[in-house]
Amino acid sequence: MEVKIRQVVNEDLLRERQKCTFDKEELTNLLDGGSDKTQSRRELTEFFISDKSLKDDVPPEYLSHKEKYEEAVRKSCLILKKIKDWESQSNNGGSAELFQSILGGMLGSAMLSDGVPFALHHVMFIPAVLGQGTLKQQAYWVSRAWNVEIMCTYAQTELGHGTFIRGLETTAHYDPRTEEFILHSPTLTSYKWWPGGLGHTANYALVMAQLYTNGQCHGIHPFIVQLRDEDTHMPLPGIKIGEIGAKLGMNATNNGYLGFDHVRIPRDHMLMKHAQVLKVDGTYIKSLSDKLTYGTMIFVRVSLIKGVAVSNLAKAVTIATRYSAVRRQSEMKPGEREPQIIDYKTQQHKIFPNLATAIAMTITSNWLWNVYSDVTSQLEAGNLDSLPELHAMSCCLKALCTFEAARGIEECRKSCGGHGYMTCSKLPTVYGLVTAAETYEGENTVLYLQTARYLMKLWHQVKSGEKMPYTAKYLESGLPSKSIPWKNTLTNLVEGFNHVAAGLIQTASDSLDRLVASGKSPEHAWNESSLRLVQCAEAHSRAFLVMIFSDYVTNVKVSPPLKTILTRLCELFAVSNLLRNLGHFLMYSSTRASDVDGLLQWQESLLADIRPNAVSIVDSFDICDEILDSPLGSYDGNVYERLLEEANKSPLNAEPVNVSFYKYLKPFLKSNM
Ligand SMILES: Cc1cc2nc3c(=O)[nH]c(=O)nc-3n(C[C@H](O)[C@H](O)[C@H](O)COP(=O)(O)OP(=O)(O)OC[C@H]3O[C@@H](n4cnc5c(N)ncnc54)[C@H](O)[C@@H]3O)c2cc1C
Repeated sequence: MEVKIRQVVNEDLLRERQKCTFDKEELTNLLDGGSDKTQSRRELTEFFISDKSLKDDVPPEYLSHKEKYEEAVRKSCLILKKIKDWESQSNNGGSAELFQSILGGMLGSAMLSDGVPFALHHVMFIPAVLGQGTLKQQAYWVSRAWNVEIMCTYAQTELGHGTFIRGLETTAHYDPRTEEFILHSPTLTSYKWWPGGLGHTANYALVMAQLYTNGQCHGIHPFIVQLRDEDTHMPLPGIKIGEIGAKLGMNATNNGYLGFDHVRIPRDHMLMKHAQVLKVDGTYIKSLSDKLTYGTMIFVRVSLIKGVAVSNLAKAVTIATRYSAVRRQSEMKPGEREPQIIDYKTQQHKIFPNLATAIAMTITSNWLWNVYSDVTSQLEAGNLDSLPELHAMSCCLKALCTFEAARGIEECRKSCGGHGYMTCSKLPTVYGLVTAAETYEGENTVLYLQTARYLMKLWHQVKSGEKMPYTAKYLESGLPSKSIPWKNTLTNLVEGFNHVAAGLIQTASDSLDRLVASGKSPEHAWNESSLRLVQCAEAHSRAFLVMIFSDYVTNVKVSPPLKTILTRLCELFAVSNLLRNLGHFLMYSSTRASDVDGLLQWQESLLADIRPNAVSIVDSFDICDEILDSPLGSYDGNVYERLLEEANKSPLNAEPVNVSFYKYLKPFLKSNM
């Protein structure tokens, strides 16, 4: 059946937009960081999405694995070329942020919905060389990479080890006679496994390997290794390379495997900004601090909170909110018109807290980005004081934001009923992109445990009267008194989250002390206490999100209607988080069982407050149809026409009778079994 998409906007969506009480453009500008940023984002988006050659003739889900990759390479080349064109236009300077926003953000995932095979080149390789290479190495490698004369990836994880970096087995032995390193994979488990673009795309890799000089191992160091001939792209001698195969999502990223058979590389291919190997005799000069290499890891975590967690959750919430305004189902009261599903309280509870989370995470990621920039300048000046705090925050916030985004997207998918399960809704693809980030760049549990180690140290310091850093100031106020009555206010919520975090930190610390006192080694006590340690790190990051969001809505200079909306969203974010973690609040904050009904009523009234503006809030995310690319979430709300149009793109619908009928079904049906 042929479908015609109506040019008119769905009546229910129109009515929703008429109810808006605030200036949508004001919220868009605020989320972008200023009207100039909104304008340049829109110009950049238009520049890319208006290009017909970047559109899909056939939806990617109907392509084979090989075709998906080939199409992704075609488009990636076009995109990089267009980025250069954009840079060369007047007033459009080139920057790492530009590549980040296009390749790692919403725009990139609109053009390449199942991952970008070139992403690691810009997102990992260039930052790593800038962070760990000497000036001479930076000048050579970054300029070659920036001009895309070479295509690079970042190869750290191995078949046998991901989290435990010290356990990596690839070796790099220095040979002073030839002034070369010899890269080797001594075991099957030492094969590199996972790096994006490694399979068939990159011709160079930054390889993390155990450095040996004069028979002594000095631990993991970075080496630039050529993998393929620059002209023929054939793997070089001694390089065993391929793709790892199909995955839950991100099937165009060309994740690969790599083994070395005594591959020789020049001495100056080891990045030597921090540690060095001297030419003549292979003397090893240690880095002044191990922490100096943290910069790249932190940069990537900070950028993926915004580029992956926030942007994909915002997409999912936009789809679910618009669809819920258009969709009518069941009867609230017999005989009445079927209501819009957005009027069901349970539906509001599935979607609106995620709407608030998307905004909380945007504000937090902006804060983290600013701190990252400050700390990087301090590092350049040799000051490492703020690094532990930034490292701890980047770990737990990356873990919490990717977790919350994946959980929220799955909730949004379910809120769209059966249609949310359609690939064309884009909710499954968006989920695939985000849940991957729960594992890569530091597996989330492991990251929480890193933050917990920092928190245990702070807990000991605060007990001996030391001042706390900004993100843990709350530890100075101690634990709450249960005799203080709970009040339903934002200030009280912020305090409550701090009390829960402090209580869980204390419980984890007490558990460690108790186990060590009972004769356990500190390491085993750590493992025994690790459920509590993860909980305290998660609570610390949740408390931080609530505090940052609350500070923001208190101080931000916006019109009164927008201020009201932001305040309600902040309250909903905090209250819904509280109710999901109620046990901890009853244990560690001044909340009592008798307060719970009041909290539930507060949540119900916040959902009602947000309801009239829900569609307008997601409109303010300003995600155009081309980027959203979902029949359920389009701006005009013509959901059913678009769904049928998408169904007609299935290759099975290209012919009225499929060949399998003649080959199998007809003989089977006629066989009189
Ligand atoms: C989509 C995707 C893309 C990737 N891209 C790259 C890339 O470009 N380059 C690259 O080098 N790597 C890449 N990786 C690999 C990624 O970095 C690792 O998968 C990740 O670091 C986790 O390591 P692992 O797979 O070895 O898991 P493991 O470390 O084996 O974890 C398995 C389980 O063990 C638990 N665990 C492990 N250690 C501890 C501990 N100390 N305490 C408590 N629990 C523990 C974890 O919590 C987890 O539940 C990618 C992975 C994915 C999924």
